[in-house]
Amino acid sequence: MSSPALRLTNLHAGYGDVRVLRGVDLELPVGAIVALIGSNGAGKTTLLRTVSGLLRPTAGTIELGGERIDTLPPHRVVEAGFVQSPEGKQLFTGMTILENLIVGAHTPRARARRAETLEEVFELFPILAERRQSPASALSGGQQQMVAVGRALMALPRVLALDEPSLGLAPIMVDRLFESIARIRQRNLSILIIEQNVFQVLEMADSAYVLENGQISMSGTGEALLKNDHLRETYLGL
Ligand SMILES: Nc1ncnc2c1ncn2[C@@H]1O[C@H](COP(=O)(O)OP(=O)(O)OP(=O)(O)O)[C@@H](O)[C@H]1O
Repeated sequence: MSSPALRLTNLHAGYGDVRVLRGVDLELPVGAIVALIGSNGAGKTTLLRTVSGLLRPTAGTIELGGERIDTLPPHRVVEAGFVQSPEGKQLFTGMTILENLIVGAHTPRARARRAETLEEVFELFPILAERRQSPASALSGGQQQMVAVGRALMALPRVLALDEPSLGLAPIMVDRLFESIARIRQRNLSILIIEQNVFQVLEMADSAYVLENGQISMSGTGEALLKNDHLRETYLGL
């Protein structure tokens, strides 16, 4: 059987004496969308920082396509194919859309395919092609989020990680963004998505994990989790 796109096994990480992740197991199959949900402070961003190589695990392993990446520095993790679109977008607002996208293609592998990938990003988000020479600061929040996702795609991810992409967006933009994410998936990428928009993300994702106090408390298909009483009460207020 082929290896999953991403596998975390008994992952522990934290900040100094503060233990945040305490034995996380998670599997992202190739071509799947997996959601990670959990309340503020549960450790979701810490998990992404650890996989990205910004934070060293204190125990456990991280495998990307079957290869260990848990000792690699951040730029090597990107080269290996784990690329994150960070929470809050973090665009260069004084630069144009085109310049922001090009920043994403910084590894040798991505640079070599830059023109083709740019066309693919423009196909996915036509508004970005139209406005390629506009400064990123002139865009709406939803369009800026498209630039952030596009920039991550420019790095040619095997696993694309999205940290709260719908944060601060109007509901109509959230719908459009989720449609785009579903389309990205058709390109055979694997996607790990952190979301506060629990209902919508569970409808889109193939499966989901719930992180509570640094541990996975539940996992399953979106459909199964949507029927779970604890999840409905805690995260959907039902
Ligand atoms: N640099 C840091 N130093 C010390 N503690 C930190 C640091 N960053 C985060 N923490 C702590 O780690 C815990 C998990 O934070 P994390 O940001 O991973 O949670 P989260 O689930 O992503 O929450 P949110 O939805 O608010 O982003 C919190 O208790 C937080 O206070």
